[in-house]
Amino acid sequence: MSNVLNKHRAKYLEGKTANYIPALAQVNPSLAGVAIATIDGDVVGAGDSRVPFSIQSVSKIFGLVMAMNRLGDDLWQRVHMEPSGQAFNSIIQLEWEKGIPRNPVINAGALLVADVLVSHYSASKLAVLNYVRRLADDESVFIDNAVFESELKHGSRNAALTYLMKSFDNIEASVPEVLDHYFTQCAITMSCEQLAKSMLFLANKGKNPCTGERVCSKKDAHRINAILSTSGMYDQSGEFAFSVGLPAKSGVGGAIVAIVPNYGVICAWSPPLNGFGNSVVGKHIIADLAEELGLSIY
Ligand SMILES: NC(=O)CC[C@H](N)C(=O)O
Repeated sequence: MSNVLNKHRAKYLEGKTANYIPALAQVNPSLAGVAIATIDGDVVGAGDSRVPFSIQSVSKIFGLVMAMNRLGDDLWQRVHMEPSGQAFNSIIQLEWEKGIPRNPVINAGALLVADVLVSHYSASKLAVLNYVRRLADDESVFIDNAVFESELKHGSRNAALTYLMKSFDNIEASVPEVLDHYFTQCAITMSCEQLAKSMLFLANKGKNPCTGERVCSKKDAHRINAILSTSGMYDQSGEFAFSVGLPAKSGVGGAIVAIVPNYGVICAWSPPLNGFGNSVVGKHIIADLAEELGLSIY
């Protein structure tokens, strides 16, 4: 794994850290890590695989599982499961489609999911943090308050998306409450090793392989992996399926998590992003590992 990391590490110079969230622009761009967790309990890492970073949109998966478990199939009346063909924070489609987001992993969809959580949990922020800590089996997972504040201050676009959905009666709670939950969830801070481990249930038909606990149904694990395959890398999801062939989710903190069904999870991290908002180095690392190990699901 270190050889793959070292081969691509210098390519961070080709990307740019997410400067629309000022706190993320301050992260050292040359950091890079990778970890693989397998369903039989091994976790191996290379590079900065234990350095915590802001997981950003990777958190949309945790929120989604919680909302699916709470709302069941009714969730899919309020958010769909098609690729958007637009940038992750695009607003243009949302009005044409009457306030129903294309899928739960673009910002509009994740804000809708945040509304479900705010409306169904008395302390939704604490609930999501505890949920992630349990999945990672690690109490050291935390919320980075500086990232939260930074995003709240520069969150006009996410506010606009939420108000637009509210105008179509697709948001139940107050918009500030939804944003507060969403930005908190995005500011969850974890390392590659913790993140890979916490997503193992998706590689194991919905069951946490370390504890045997059922995190979601087998059907819902299938559905989440399907959404990640078609939309998890935003408007680069087609190319990612074409060249890598794994369900995956990226975040603007520079993480990419790829699910390898019945095997494990790969998490790569390097902050500089390409024009789609996906980590440049992370994508190269996952592509090489998937090829070397023959992991494509297609
Ligand atoms: N792709 C991402 O990681 C986006 C999440 C980020 N918090 C935002 O709302 O813009």
